[in-house]
Amino acid sequence: TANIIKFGNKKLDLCEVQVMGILNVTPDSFSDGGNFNNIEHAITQAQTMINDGATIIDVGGESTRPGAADVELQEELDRVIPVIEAITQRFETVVSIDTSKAQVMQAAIDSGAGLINDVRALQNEGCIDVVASCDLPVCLMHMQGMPRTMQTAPKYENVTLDVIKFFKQRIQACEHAGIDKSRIILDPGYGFGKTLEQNYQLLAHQPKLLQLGLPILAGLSRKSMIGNLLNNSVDERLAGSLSAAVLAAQNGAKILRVHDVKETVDAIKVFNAMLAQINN
Ligand SMILES: Nc1nc2[nH]c(S[C@@H](C(=O)O)c3ccccc3)nc2c(=O)[nH]1
Repeated sequence: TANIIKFGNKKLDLCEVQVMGILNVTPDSFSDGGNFNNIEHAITQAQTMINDGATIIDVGGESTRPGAADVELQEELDRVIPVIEAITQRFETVVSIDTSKAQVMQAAIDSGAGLINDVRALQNEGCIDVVASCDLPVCLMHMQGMPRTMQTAPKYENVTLDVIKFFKQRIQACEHAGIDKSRIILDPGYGFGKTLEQNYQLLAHQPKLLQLGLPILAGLSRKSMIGNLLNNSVDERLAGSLSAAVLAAQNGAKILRVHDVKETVDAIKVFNAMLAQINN
């Protein structure tokens, strides 16, 4: 059955697994956001991922420099906004903004973004208001602690139940702010404050999240939960990432956030062929 979600002026049917391509505009991949060849590079990457079957492009400029917020904020804006504008002007695809800053969310919305993707689940100052004042869908991701400290000693009663409890709190906060539940997508946040075992517990029990009645987005691509098993580097994790993508789809994920779009689209086609026969 169809499950059509509006992403701004575009629609996607979440009864089919959608592949979200990762477009990194961080300093290591670009010298700085604004200048010409970075935009061209980003457009070329986006074009390739769209040709390969991505229906969402996730633009993230997470700041790598700890330090004064205004430097971080302006730096993030300078990196992501020109890229979002360039992509929304050229392509029909949904563009999501991967940020935890309210001002970056607002600027991205004004530049045509169709999805807000917040690894901090709208907990930062002003974020819930920005999302409440637009009609876009929002992905709420679970993270324990802060990126700099989250892997020190992750602690859970039961990671899956704790993540569900977190989602219930965030959904309630969103509804109180006037964000309708139908706009919310949930993401367990693989690798964000979880040990290797806790990541695989979460993947194994991911179907339990479905009891919340909302679509699941999963980001496992090239993460250390794969690398630590295979003891290999980021550019050798394709097979592990494809296995993880299919498992996440099997366990209920409807959006997969990946680096390797073409390969993941093919792997999901095999998954969909099996799924099509589940009742025969
Ligand atoms: N919704 C959603 N958004 C996300 N943004 C990211 S950034 C992460 C990465 O490995 O890509 C990362 C972490 C640390 C440094 C670089 C990149 N991961 C997710 C995810 O799992 N879900």
